[in-house]
Amino acid sequence: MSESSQNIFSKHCQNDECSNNRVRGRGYLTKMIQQTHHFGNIQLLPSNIDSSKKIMDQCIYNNEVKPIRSTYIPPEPDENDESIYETGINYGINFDKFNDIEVKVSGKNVPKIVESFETCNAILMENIKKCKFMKPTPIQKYTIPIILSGKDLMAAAQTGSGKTVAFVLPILQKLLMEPHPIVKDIDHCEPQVIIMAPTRELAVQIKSVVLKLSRGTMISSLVCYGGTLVSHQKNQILKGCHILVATPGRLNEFVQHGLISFASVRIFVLDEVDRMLEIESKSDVDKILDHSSMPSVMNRQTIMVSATLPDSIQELAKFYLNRNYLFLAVGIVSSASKDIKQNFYLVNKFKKRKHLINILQQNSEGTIIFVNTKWMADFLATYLCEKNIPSTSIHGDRLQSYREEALSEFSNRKKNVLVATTVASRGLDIKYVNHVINYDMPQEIEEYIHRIGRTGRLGNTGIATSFFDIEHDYHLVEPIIKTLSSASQEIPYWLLKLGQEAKDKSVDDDQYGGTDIRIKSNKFDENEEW
Ligand SMILES: Nc1ncnc2c1ncn2[C@@H]1O[C@H](COP(=O)(O)OP(=O)(O)OP(=O)(O)O)[C@@H](O)[C@H]1O
Repeated sequence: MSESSQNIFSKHCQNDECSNNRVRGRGYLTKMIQQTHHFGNIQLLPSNIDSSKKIMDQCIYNNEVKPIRSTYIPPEPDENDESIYETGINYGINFDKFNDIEVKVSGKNVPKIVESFETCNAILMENIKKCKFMKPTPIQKYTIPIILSGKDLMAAAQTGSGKTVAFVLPILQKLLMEPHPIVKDIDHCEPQVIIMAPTRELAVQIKSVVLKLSRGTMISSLVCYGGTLVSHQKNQILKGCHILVATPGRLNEFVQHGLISFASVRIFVLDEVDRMLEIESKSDVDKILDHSSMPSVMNRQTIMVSATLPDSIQELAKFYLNRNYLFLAVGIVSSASKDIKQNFYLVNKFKKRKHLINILQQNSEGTIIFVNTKWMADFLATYLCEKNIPSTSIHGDRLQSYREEALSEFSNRKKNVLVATTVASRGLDIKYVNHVINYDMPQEIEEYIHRIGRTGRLGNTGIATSFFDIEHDYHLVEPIIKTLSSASQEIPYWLLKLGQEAKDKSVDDDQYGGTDIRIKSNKFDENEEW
């Protein structure tokens, strides 16, 4: 018998009588190994069964259990207007306060901002109305003319402030104003716009925004991402498209197989740029931007956006941009929205579960709980189900079909709670997220800002609760205090006290970004206009 871990998982799940039969974890897998005496293609000797957990870790470490090739074919998007336009968040009571946010732009020849969508193409205007967008958010007022002018852009604005529309809308407008026919070839596709996103779910979401806004136009778009049947996506790709939204792994795979050429690329977008340029993913981005078919930086327009832009990332990012790029900062960069009420509790790891149940028993609807391991995501979701709190989980080890199902069950309010790892921290725009709980604090403050930004979006209010374990999270004391004060939040006394202690190890004030690095280091041309 030779089975992959995913198969063992799936088989077990089908027999699972647990109310939450989609939630699987290491505990279940261990049980399964004990029952089948197999793990992957390894037969376990009876004497080994008791130490199956250890063996399982060893197998994963040795990479003996190969992930199975996915056979998942994502469902085609529903073609009727109602379902296409029902996604997206309605703006909340503080939407108009967006206009009070300070905006800084630096660079040469900054185009004049737009105050309305009126300059958009008539079909785009119709789609904007269907989306119920009354006026542009501050970032959109700036990005629409900047992107239309053809300039490269590095932009930062708070979570939930409409960054996706801020780059998608002017890109569509541009493609409609200066149409180029799709290059169709029987063996490869030549997209004109590439939008890269770090996670599969975010790529799918961006594609749905492109679809909403481009409906009725001649612009075609596709999404390609891992965890799905390669041959299915290959067939779609070969039909050709103007806009391709992709995650780095699958895009590189297709490029290596000659299925995608960048020869026709006019615009290249890196969403969540700081995540994309982290050590783990930078080489994937480099492979794409250094590909022989990719037009040079002078011959393409490059756009980068995120809510967080540390200086170190700006330093890296500028090498991918035309040297006269514009830098746009809406509000304090790398800061949390003031619409999120941020609570911190000093909780050690042994008390977290009890504390969590106390909170969820008061109200669990629309709660995302972030944890740091896939195992914990499954474990907590199962545990909460056992406590009659309908929950599901999303993390990188779940089959893509289950990941999408989990997200859909949570968005459709079939499950109150989504327990998630970092795969859900960035970009996801889900209605009715009332509460984000950091059961485990993340390693970095930027990750914290993205996680809590799943609530309190577009002028709506939200709550973020974080369990601070002094043993693991001490390094975050100062950044947390800074984040709380920049969002005008109350700082608990114990945190201030810890902050006092940590002051000696204080870091450079601006490491979280917010200023154009060229200003700090005087790296603009001397004759540059401001
Ligand atoms: N002009 C507008 N008027 C009303 N709603 C808008 C407007 N622009 C965008 N939205 C809505 O705002 C919500 C948040 O947008 P989006 O997901 O692009 O935010 P974001 O800034 O990219 O957030 P994150 O940093 O978390 O990725 C979406 O539901 C989108 O439909």
